[in-house]
Amino acid sequence: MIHVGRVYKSFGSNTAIDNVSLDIAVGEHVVLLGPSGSGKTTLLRMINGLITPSSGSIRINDVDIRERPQNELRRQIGYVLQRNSLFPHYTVEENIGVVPNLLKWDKRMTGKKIRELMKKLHLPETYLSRMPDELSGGEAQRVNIARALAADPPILLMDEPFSALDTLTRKSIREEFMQLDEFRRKTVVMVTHDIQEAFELGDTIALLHQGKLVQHGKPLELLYNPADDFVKGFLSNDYLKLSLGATSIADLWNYLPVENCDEEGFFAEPVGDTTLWKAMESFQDKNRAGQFIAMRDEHSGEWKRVTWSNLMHAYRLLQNNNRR
Ligand SMILES: Nc1ncnc2c1ncn2[C@@H]1O[C@H](COP(=O)(O)OP(=O)(O)OP(=O)(O)O)[C@@H](O)[C@H]1O
Repeated sequence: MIHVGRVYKSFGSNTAIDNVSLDIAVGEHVVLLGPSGSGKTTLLRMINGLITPSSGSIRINDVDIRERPQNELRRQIGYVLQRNSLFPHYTVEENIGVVPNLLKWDKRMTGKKIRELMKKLHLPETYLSRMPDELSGGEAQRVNIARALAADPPILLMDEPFSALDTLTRKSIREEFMQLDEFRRKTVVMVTHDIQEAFELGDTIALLHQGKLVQHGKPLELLYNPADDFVKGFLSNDYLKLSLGATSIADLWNYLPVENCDEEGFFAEPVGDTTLWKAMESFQDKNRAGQFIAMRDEHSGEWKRVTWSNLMHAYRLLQNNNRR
C-alpha cells in the first residue's frame, strides 16, 4: 500500500534520510524506531507530503503522492502529532470535525461521527464546547486522536503520539487506542523512541540509524536475528522484557505439551492475543493462583493445561529454534 522507494532527503549538507526503501502492506502497523536524529520524523512527514524527498519516490496504492491533490491526501491520511496540535480557537467539536468539514460532509453525519468517536475515546459529550486550553494533556491527546480518525482515513500517521503524557495516562490511552476497531483495521505508521511501545504496537518495526533503514521486520525477528551489531546493541538492554512481551502464547502453542484439559479454564483471553508476559503474570495472581492455567487455542479449539515450567520450557525451545 505504501511504497517508499530509494528516498534521500538532505537539509543543506546534512543527510536526514539516506536511500531508504520500505514497503508497508495494507493493515500493517509499522513503528519507526531509532535514536534521536535518525530520521524518523522526516520519513513520516515525507509520507504525508509535508516534506518533499530530495530524490526517490513515495507511492500510495501505486500513485506517487506528488500526483495526488491535497484534499485526497487528507482523506487518505490521518495525522497525530506528539504535542498538543489542536487549533486553539476551535472548540473540541470543531477540532474533531476539521477534516470532515473541509471535505464538505453532511453536517448530521459529521456530528454523529464526532459523538461516536468521543464515546469510544471516553470523552464526555459535555466537552464538545470546551476549548483546547480547558483540557488536560491526556484529554487533548484523545481529541487529537479523534480528529485524526474522524474522516476514517485508511492510513494513520502518528509522531510520538503518547510521549508528552505521564506514564499512567500514556499506558491507559495506548491500551484503549489499541482496542479501537478504527486502529486495528488501519495501516498505521508510528514514530517512537520507546522500545517497549514499539514492541507493543508494531506488527513490524523499521529501525533507523543515521538516516539509514537498518532492519524492517517483526519484533521477534529483530530480537532473534538482528541485522547487525547496531540492532543488537539497540535492543539488548530491554531484551528479556521485550522478548517476553513480544512472544505470544500462539507462538509457543506447539511447544507446549499436550496435556488435555477439558474443564473451562479461568484464563479467558484468546491465546492468539495473550503474551507470554501476561500468562506469567497470571501465575502471580493470588485469586487465581494455582499450579496450572488452562488455555484454549481458538483455531483448533484445543485446551491445554499449562504449568509455569511448561511455559518456560516452551519459551526456551522457541528461542533455540529461532536461533538455528
Ligand atoms: N527542517 C530541518 N532543517 C535542517 N535539518 C533538519 C530539519 N529537519 C530535520 N533535520 C535534521 O535531520 C536529521 C533527522 O531528523 P529527524 O527529526 O527526522 O530525526 P528523528 O529520528 O525524528 O529525531 P527525534 O527522535 O529527536 O525526534 C537530524 O539531523 C535533524 O537535525
